[in-house]
Amino acid sequence: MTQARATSPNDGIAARRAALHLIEQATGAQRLLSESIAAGALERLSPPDRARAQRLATQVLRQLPRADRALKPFLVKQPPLAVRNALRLGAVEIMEGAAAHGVVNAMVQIMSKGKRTQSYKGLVNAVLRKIGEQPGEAWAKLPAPKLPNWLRGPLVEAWGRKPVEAMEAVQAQLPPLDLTAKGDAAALAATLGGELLPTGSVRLREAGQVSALPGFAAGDWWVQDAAAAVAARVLDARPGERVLDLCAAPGGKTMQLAATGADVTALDLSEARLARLRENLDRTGLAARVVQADALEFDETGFDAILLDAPCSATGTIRRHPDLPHAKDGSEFGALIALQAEMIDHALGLLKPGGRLVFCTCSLLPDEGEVQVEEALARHPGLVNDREVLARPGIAPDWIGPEGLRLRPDFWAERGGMDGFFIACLRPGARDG
Ligand SMILES: C[S@@+](CC[C@H](N)C(=O)[O-])C[C@H]1O[C@@H](n2cnc3c(N)ncnc32)[C@H](O)[C@@H]1O
Repeated sequence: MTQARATSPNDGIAARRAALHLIEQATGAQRLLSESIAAGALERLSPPDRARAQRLATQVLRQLPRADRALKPFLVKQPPLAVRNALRLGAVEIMEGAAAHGVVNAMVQIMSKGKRTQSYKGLVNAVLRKIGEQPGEAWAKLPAPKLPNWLRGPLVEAWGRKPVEAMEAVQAQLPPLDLTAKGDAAALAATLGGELLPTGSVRLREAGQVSALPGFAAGDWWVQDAAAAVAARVLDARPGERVLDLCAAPGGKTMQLAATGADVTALDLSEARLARLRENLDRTGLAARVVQADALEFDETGFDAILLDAPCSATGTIRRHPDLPHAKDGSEFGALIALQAEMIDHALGLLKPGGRLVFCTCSLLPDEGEVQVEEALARHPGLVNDREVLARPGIAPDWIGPEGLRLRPDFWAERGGMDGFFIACLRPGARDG
């Protein structure tokens, strides 16, 4: 295999065991990694092991169909899920360059400690050794993992087969790290050796530990996907304007809005997520009024501008959260779509006359983007869909459709892609304002 990294036989047992737990929760109990981690799955690990466990689990879930393809020739019948996941983890590590003997020893040791798995340690040993004998290019030759049918079907219907294949190719890669600068983005790119993207974000291909990067502790920047950063730029808040960030936590967009000098109110339902927003504001030295409330019950009016980054399927973020297609099946999306429409209607009523609402979702499903705008325009006579404000620096004209700005993972593929997002700017007519 390519470039073996040094591992000692007992290296990484705790991290691998925790990674297997996360993978089992996602593939067997339909739990997102974030849910398992919030429930304490990594609590007993050291910080480096925690990071390693999360990285391993994420990479296995990203490459799961590829791992299954690589393993298939060596399995006469499928072993139980816990063993299958151990084989997947071992195969991904080996195929991506870890020293095979270290991985095999670790996985055999883990199998031998479990009642359900100890009788499979011989199988795991034999299969992973065979994986280790594969030529270096075998992994790269396996096709990019396909999205599951429940999601692939609607996406092919919306965007076509070729674009969906292009999205899958981007989703198979490790995503870059995108940063938003509090101040001068070009200077930040120069300091960190990153790429200044045309939309103003800074992209790092290999970042390592985020908190160790220059400027993190000083709050000079925050992590935010390039596509996610576009929505607040479209809102174009001005110093002194009263701006409401209606679904704000953990605060990436709140910080962008606060950095403009606007008078920002950041609202969210989740106290736990607001705690992260407060930490982010503290670190960056930016100011916003923080409100814990249900957006639908918040009745303060007279805002110049509102950003509604509504809760959604998050299907645009799969390259960063590859657990999603394994843990979800689309059954919750109907309720989210209904909530988004209610939130749009409520937000329009909080604007002052002449105000603007930017609605966005990190979804690839038109029902959570284009269709929401179409239906809002039908519900609110006089509502104007302002597409001119979408033509921002770095935005290709053909990304702007009749309903709004559509960003997709396959855009900028040669640069490392971007998250999927939909963004529109709505201006109420006299009856809504
Ligand atoms: C897409 S996330 C927001 C991300 C955030 N704008 C950022 O840039 O960091 C959606 C947020 O909506 C919040 N949320 C869900 N239902 C809500 C409700 N009824 N009222 C207010 N916030 C809600 C969630 O807690 C979550 O933080």
